[in-house]
Amino acid sequence: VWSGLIKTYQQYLPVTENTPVVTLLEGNTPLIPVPSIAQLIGRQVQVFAKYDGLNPTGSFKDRGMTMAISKAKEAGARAVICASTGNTSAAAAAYAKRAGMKAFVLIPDGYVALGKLAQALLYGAEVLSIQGNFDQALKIVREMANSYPVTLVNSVNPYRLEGQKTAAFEVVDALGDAPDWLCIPVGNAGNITAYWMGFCQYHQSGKCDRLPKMMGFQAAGAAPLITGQPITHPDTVATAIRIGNPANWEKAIAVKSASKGEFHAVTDEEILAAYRLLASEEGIFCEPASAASVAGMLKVKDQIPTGATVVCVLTGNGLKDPNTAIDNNQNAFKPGIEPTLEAVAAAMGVI
Ligand SMILES: Cc1ncc(COP(=O)(O)O)c(/C=C/C(=O)C(=O)O)c1O
Repeated sequence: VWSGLIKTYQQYLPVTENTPVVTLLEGNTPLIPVPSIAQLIGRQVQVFAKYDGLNPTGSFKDRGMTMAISKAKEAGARAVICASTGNTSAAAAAYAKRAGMKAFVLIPDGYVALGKLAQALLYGAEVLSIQGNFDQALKIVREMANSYPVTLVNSVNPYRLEGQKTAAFEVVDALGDAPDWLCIPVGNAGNITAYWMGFCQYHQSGKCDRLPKMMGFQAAGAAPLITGQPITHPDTVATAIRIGNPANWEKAIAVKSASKGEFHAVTDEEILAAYRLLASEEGIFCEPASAASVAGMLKVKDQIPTGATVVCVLTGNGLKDPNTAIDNNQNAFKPGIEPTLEAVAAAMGVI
């Protein structure tokens, strides 16, 4: 029976028998083969989606929060704080409240997907929406944590990365080795850093023979790792990665060089095309930012070695952002049909 990440991987985590385990049985998410997408590449390339949208609060952030909140509780914290584009705040709120702590979350006015806002509110966080973007919110909460009795749980908190590296363990446990390529969306660059940590630790422990090439993808309107400069006004439909100045910038660069990986930008159109493809061809509904991993893989597909195994990380559940799903896919919707067999049959067209 699955007992959550800390209990499952404790030998690889900075925990002791004195660490209280705050868990929602996160992790153990499916590595789903995506054959229709693999066919777009051909050359016997195998593609799998690591569908982390099936975590308890619907994103990979739960992996980091089970560790960050458990360690905060061990340290006697009474309150946590984070800046968020939405998923961090949802996960921080859920785990903090489960641990009996207060949760303060700072989010950018008007750019947080509906589902994430619903979560933060219902989980009982103090939701503070600022007239600014994620980068400004992160700057404030980092200063706040230095001068107030609140523990910062953004990915500058090392326990977040320790928790998130478990996804790499699960990929190796499922495949029997590391993949040739790991394709991942990049915003604040905590997750790409964490995956690399996990692959390296498993490799050192003899659990895998190879290390993947780490392929990070940013939205073209929010791609500081590609332009080389912070973006003052990042903008993309993928609001989860609408980040202009990643806190883990140096770490991400180190991962790129150590893994002989690459960073590429993908346009909103490419992201939305991959977003639709995953749902309509493979039955996997992820949120827009997550689809950047597939959009990016397809953009550079000619570079994928013949016969390679590729894993694309789908970081969040599509239900998080119903507005984007509906706004961009009206064509499938036939409203106002008369409630008769004939009218419905006519609307169905050719079966
Ligand atoms: C669905 C989804 N996909 C990808 C990312 C990028 O991961 P990082 O590169 O580790 O930042 C995020 C990040 C979200 C936040 O940063 C937040 O919630 O504040 C996300 O929610």
